[in-house]
Amino acid sequence: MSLAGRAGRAWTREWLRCAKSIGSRGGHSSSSSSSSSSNSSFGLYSNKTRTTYNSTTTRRLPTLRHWRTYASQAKPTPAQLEARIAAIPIERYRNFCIVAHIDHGKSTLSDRLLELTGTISASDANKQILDKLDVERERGITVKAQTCTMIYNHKGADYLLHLVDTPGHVDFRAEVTRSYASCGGALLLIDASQGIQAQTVSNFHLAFAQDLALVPVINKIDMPSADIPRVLDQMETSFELDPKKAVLVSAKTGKGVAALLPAVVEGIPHPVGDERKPLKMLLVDSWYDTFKGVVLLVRLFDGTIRAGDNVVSLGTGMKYTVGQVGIQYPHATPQTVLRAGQVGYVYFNPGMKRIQDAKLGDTFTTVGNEDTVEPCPGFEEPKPMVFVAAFPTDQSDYTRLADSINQLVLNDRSVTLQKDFSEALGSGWRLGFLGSLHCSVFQDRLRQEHGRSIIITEPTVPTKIVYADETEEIVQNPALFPDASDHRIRAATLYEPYVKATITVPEEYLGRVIELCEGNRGEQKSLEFFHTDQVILVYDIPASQLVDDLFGKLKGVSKGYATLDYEDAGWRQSKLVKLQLLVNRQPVDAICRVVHATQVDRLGRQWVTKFKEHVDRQMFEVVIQAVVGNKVIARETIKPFRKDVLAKLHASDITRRRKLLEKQKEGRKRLRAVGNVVIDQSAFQSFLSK
Ligand SMILES: Nc1nc2c(ncn2[C@@H]2O[C@H](COP(=O)(O)OP(=O)(O)OP(=O)(O)O)[C@@H](O)[C@H]2O)c(=O)[nH]1
Repeated sequence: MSLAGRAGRAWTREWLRCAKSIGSRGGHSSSSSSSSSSNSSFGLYSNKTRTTYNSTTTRRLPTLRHWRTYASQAKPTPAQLEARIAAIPIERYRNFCIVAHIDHGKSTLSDRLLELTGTISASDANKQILDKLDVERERGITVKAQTCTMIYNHKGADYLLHLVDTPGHVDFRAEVTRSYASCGGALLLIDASQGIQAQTVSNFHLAFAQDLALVPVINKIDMPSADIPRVLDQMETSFELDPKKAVLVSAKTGKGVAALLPAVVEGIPHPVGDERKPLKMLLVDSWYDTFKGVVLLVRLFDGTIRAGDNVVSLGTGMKYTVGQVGIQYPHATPQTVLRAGQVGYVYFNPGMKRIQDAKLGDTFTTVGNEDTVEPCPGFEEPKPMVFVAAFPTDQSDYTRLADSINQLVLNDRSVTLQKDFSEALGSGWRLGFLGSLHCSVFQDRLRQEHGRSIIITEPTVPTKIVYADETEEIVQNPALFPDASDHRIRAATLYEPYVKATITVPEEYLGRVIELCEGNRGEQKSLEFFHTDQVILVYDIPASQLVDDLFGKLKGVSKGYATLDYEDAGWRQSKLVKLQLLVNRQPVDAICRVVHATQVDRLGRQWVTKFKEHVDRQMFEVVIQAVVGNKVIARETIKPFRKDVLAKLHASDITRRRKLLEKQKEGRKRLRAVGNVVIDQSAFQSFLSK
C-alpha cells in the first residue's frame, strides 16, 4: 500500500475513533435489539443469523423460491393494519434509510422490501413505487426522500419498519440529512461492479457522524461484472467495515434480499421514547395539498397524537387542531393514533395555509406543554448555491407561469424565489437552487407538471463584497454587481464561494483528473488510494467552476469512471470582475457575469462570437462587445442589411403576400429593443440554451 494509503487508513481510524467518542445519538437505543451480540456501532447480526463471507467458500443465499414465499404475504385491511400496529411495542420499531451513490439501486431495493413485507404486491407492475414524481420516473433518479411503513414478521413477532428511500445525487443531500433525523440506522448500499464511489464516502461520513448503525449491503451481485471481493476489500480499507457483516443482494432479481430484513431487525437499534410523556414531535418534511393544506411528515419522540388534539409549534408559537394522522403504506393511510417512535403524517383542520409556517426541524407539542418540552435541535437550512434568472418565453404567459412556479416552490423548500426584470427578456424571477441538477429538475417539473417552458439565464454563484468601511454585501444577480467605474468597488475586497470536492477515480485517469482540477483553479487537499487501483482526491474548487459543468468534464476525461461529491467550503478572497455584453454600446442585462480575471478573455470571445450567430442583420451596423468596465475584451460587427420578406414573391401572389406580412407582424410581438437594436427574443433563447 502507498504512503498515501497508509496515511489515509490512519486518518480514517482516528476519525472513526473521534466520531465514536461523540457518544450515542439521542432518540435511539444505544445498543441494538437484545439479540444483538457485538458492540460495534455498525449494523450487526446475531451470531445465529449472521451470514459470513469467505472468499474461499461459497455463501448460501436465500433462494428465489424462499423470496417468493415471503413476498406472497397478504396485504392487511386498514382495520387489521391498525390492530397489528397497536400491538407492536416500541422495542420492535426500526426506522432506517437506504443511502448510496447515484444509481446503486436504492429505489429498486425499496421495491423488493415493500414486496417482501406484503406492502405492495409482488406482481405489481408499478415499480420504483417510492419515486412518485414524473421527473423521477422519466430521469430514473430520486429527487425527494420518500418514506414507507412496513410490517415484518420475524421469528413469529411483528416488527414495525419505517423505510426512507433517499436521493443519491449531491444536490439533494439535505433530503438525506433530514432523513437521518428520523432514523436509527441505514443500509449503506454499494454496487458490486462499481464499488465505493464519491457519494458512498460522503454518506458514510454523514451517517457515522450522526452515530447511525450501518448495515453494509452489496447490490447487483447478478451482474457479470460484479467483483464482490474487491468491494468487500474497499469497504474494509476505507470504512473499516467488517466484510463478514455485508449482505449480498440483487435488488433486481430479489436474490439475497430475504436476509436483509433480519439484518435490519438485529442490526438497527429501536427508537427510544415514551408514549405516556407529553408530545414531542419533530417536523421532518412537508408538502402542500390543495384540499388538506400543508401536510407534515413527523417523527414522534414522545407522546401520542390523534385527530382533535390541540398542538402548538415551538418554533412559531402557532396553534392548530389535528385533522388527521396516518402513515405512508406506501400511500397515505389514516390511523387513529401515532405513537412515540413512529414516523407518519399529520394535517390540521382548518389546514395550515402557508408552507412557510411549517419550519423543517420545528418541534410540536400539545397545547399546555410548551414550557415542559425541550425542542429538538432542528436542521441546518440548505443554502442555495446556483442562481439563475427565469423569464416566460411569451410575456403574456407571465401570470400563469407565476402561479406554476409558486406552486412548485411550495413543494420544494430549497428553492428561493424573487421577482426580477430584464430589459432584454421582460418580467421574470430570480431563482436559487442547491446545484445545477436541482435547477434542471425544476425546469423539467415545470414542463411536466404545469406544461410551461421558460428561458433560463446562465447559472451563476453569489459574490461577497466587503467594502473599505467593512460593510458586507452578497450579490446574487450579476447585473446588480457595481460597475468597475464605482469608486467603492475599486477599494473593496471580493470573495467567491468554494466547495470541497471529493472525487473518486481509477488510477489510470488520475493524471487527467488532476489536470482538469488544476485547470479549474482547484487546490489539492489530499490524495488517498483506497484500493489497489482506486483513488480518492479532495480538492478545494471555486463553486463557479463546479456549476460550469465540472461534473460533465470530469466524466469526459475519465470515460465516465470518475465520481464527484462536494460540500460548502466557505468564501475565499478572489480577483473577480464583471463581464458584460454590449450591443451598440448598450448592456444586455441578461448576459452578464462576475468571473475570475483569468477567464474574461476566453469567455468574452466566446460570447461575442456566439451572440453574433443569433442576431439578424439590421438597417444599420450592429457592434457586439464583451467589456470589463471601459475595457473592450472582444468585438464582432454585423453589417447592415434590409430584410425584405416580399422580395422573392411574384407581384400577383396577393394571398401569399398578405400571409407573409401577417407573419412578420406576429414576429414583431416577440421583438425586444436593446438601445436602437431590435432583437428577436429567440436570439436570447438560443444564446442561453447551450
Ligand atoms: N443488474 C442489476 N441492476 C440493478 C439492480 N438494482 C438496481 N438495478 C438497476 O440500476 C439502475 C438504478 O437503480 P435505482 O434503483 O433507480 O437506483 P437509485 O440508487 O435509487 O438511483 P438514484 O435515486 O437516482 O440515486 C436501474 O436501471 C435498476 O434497474 C440489481 O440488483 N441488478
